[in-house]
This record gives sequence, structure tokens and C-alpha cells, in this order.
Amino acid sequence: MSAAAQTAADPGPDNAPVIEVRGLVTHYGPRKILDGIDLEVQPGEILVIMGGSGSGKSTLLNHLLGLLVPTSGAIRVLGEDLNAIDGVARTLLRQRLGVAFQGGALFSSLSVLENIMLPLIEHTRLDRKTMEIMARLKLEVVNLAGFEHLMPAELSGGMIKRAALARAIVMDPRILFCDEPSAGLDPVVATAIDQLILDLRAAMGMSVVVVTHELESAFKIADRICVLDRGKVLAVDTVAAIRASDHPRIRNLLNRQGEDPDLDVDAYLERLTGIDL
Ligand SMILES: Nc1ncnc2c1ncn2[C@@H]1O[C@H](COP(=O)(O)OP(=O)(O)OP(=O)(O)O)[C@@H](O)[C@H]1O
Repeated sequence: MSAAAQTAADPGPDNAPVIEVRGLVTHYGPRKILDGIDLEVQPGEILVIMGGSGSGKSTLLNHLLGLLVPTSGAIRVLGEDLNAIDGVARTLLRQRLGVAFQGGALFSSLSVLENIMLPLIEHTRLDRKTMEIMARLKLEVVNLAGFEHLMPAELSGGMIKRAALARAIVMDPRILFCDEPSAGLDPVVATAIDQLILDLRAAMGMSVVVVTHELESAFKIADRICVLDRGKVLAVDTVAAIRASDHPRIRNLLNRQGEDPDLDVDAYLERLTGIDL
């Protein structure tokens, strides 16, 4: 079967990359935000997209999720060309991706259990009892069993991240996307969330794409790190190789630990002026 003919239900050979990005260029208005991104994510790997504030991490993530249309370039997810995919195939693909958004994105008027069940309600015709059982199973996996009837406002920051992860995995996705999973958490809770991501991958075998600017988190969970800088990929390599890199911009990023990790002067000036520096 040709790659073009593959469907979301048949993503091709097991060892084929689950995500392939080729020459991705994107703009916000006249500003080039991503500038020729090439990237692959392998089956079962945890790829961390790291970079300073404004480097383009969230924009890249939104492209991988098919939420933005590129200026040029191609993205293939589970064998599907995002530029060519139609409505039904897009929905089928979407069901095979789990997303844990920064901040959780839980619905405040729904209980934890109802939030976890949402993808099942949207994408399946299972009866309610079955959906509840599936949601409870995932709450067990993220160590939130017993908290299913709480409302999001009653959860701590770490519990919100856990609930978001439970919702992201409730459909057993082939790829789990996590946007800043440990941001805003105290170090102990952040480490626990990092460990949970490692445990989920070990238990479920999915690929995981994590966007973060937390260096320690990236070093702990990544099989490979993609370093983004001003819309370009500086390197995609193992944790050891990235740590040992002598690229000045990568060293700059690594040495920012302990300083304000969000302070990227170039990105800040670009935001103010709208001019690519
Ligand atoms: N909707 C938008 N309209 C215009 N410019 C945008 C928009 N979203 C992001 N940008 C700009 O695109 C650039 C990349 O932003 P992006 O959010 O992808 O970076 P990031 O690496 O995720 O940053 P952070 O770590 O601060 O979230 C920034 O300069 C930002 O100001």
C-alpha cells in the first residue's frame, strides 16, 4: 500500500516514524515563526521540544495537531498527510492522538470523571457505564482514584495535570502530546508528573511529544530533545549529546538554568517590534 493510501487505522510499518515534518515554514502575518523545520518522531519514543520563550514550540505543537495551516512544507502524522487529509480521516486521526494542554483545559462545570469521559462521549458510542469504567481505569493509572467526583476548582495544580493526562490517554492514543506538563508546579510535584509520563509510556507504549522549557524535566524524560531557536531546529539528539553540545545558542539555553528561563531578549524584542531579528 502506498503511503498516500494509508489511513489513520493503518499507519504503515511498525518502525515507520509516527510523525514526519519536512520543510515546515509558517508565518503569523508577515512574521516568519517557523523556518524550515525537519523533524521525525519514532514509535514509542519520548521527544521533547525545548527552546526559549518565543522560539516557536507552541506553534510547532499546534501544527503537529493539525490546528494551524503551514505556509509551506509537509507534516505526516500516523501516515496521514495533514495538508491533504479530509474531514472524516481527520476525525479518525484525531481519535488516535491524546493531548494534555498546558493548564489542563478541564471544563470547570464538569466533575473530574465527566472531564475524563469527554473524548469517549465525543468519539464513541459506548454506553455510559462502560465509559465510566474506562475513565475510572485511567484515573487509577494517574493515581487519582477516589477523586473522580471533585470539581476542577477543588484540585491542586499537580492533580489538574494528572486529570489532563487521564483525559489525554482515555482513548489509548498512539501519540500523546503534552504542553508544558510540569510548568508552574513545585519541584517535587513536577518530578512526579515527569515520572508519570515515563510510566505511561512504559505501560502503554505510545510515542510522546512534550513541549517544555523546563530543562530538568526535559533531561529526565526525553529519549531525544529537539532544540528550537527562533523558529529553527538547532539540534535533535539524545539528552547526553544535547548536554555536551558546544553550539553557542544551545549552551546559552542550558546555562539559563537558575536565571529567568523565560527571558529571551531576542524573542522579547521581536514580540515588541514584530521584526525578525
Ligand atoms: N496568534 C499569534 N499571532 C501572532 N504572533 C504569535 C501568535 N502566537 C505566537 N506568536 C508569536 O510567535 C512566536 C512563537 O510563539 P510560540 O508561542 O510558538 O513560542 P513558544 O516557544 O511556545 O513560547 P513560550 O515558551 O513563551 O510559550 C512568538 O514571537 C510569538 O509572539
